[in-house]
Amino acid sequence: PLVSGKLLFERANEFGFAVGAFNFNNMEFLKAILEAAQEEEAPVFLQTTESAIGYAGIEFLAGMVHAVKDSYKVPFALHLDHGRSVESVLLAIRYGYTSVMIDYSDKPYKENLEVTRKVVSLCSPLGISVEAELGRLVGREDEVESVEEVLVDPEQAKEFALGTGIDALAPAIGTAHGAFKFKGEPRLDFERLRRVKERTNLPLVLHGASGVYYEYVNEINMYGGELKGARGVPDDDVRRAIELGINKVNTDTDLRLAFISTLRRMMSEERRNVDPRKFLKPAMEEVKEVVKRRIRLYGSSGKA
Ligand SMILES: O=C(COP(=O)(O)O)NO
Ligand SMILES: [Ca+2]
Ligand code: NA
Ligand SMILES: [Zn+2]
Repeated sequence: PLVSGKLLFERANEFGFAVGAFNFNNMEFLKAILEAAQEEEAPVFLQTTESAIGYAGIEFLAGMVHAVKDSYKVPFALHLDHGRSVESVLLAIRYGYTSVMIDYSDKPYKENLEVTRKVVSLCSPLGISVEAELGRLVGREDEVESVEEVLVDPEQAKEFALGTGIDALAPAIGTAHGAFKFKGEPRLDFERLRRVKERTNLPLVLHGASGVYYEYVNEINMYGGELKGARGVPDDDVRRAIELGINKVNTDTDLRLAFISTLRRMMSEERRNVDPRKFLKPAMEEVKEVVKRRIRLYGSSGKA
């Protein structure tokens, strides 16, 4: 059923596992995520960015989730990923989101603190969880191009948590969104993560965590794509981050790679087919498989 994100954050923090937070912007991805969660008996966050809302319309995205709120036995939250304004959060509240992120991490600290505090005052009385971010991921953050990386300051994180009353914090520890995450070797600042957890004891969120699996990258390149130098976060680093206190892992790129690799292969093999379902069905199946793989990696199988 559809539940508050608070429930998912608190249980994951208590038992030391992470809940998968999977991005969707259409019916195919949404269905694949929910079926994977059901089969793994795992809680999940279903999340949409503002650009997903711009693409499909919030009434479609929220409407689909509310339509199936009692159709799956696993608990799931509907989460606004990278909300950039109070207006965006208010729209999500109006459409029955049960969790929001207010991402003011590109603004001066004081502004981030004040706007986040405001969002908490709007959401907490409604039982809606609030996630905020400290530090900056390098590369694209949904629509925002942030070029210089700023890692989270653990001392500031403690003050920020106390000063805002947030339910969860996304500390920037070296990851980046998309398929090209690291120039050199992948490296997360685990010591910094450990200190943020120690000082806040909050549920923590890992952004830019996709593994960018070689089998999908290779297949995309074989069937007309050009993903040169793509690389993600190794599974062992995700496990280590969860051991150190990550309780929600955002996963968008891995679903896209699974979908697109299957779509490209099907399109080039079935050259007489014009029924989109012949291509979308296997692509959905591949998304479901990668969601199950990530749910198992996060330790959330059987935790519904
Ligand atoms: O952080 C993410 C997704 O990250 P990836 O691109 O690594 O899937 N969404 O908020
Ligand atoms: Ca940010
Ligand atoms: Na988020
Ligand atoms: Zn993110």
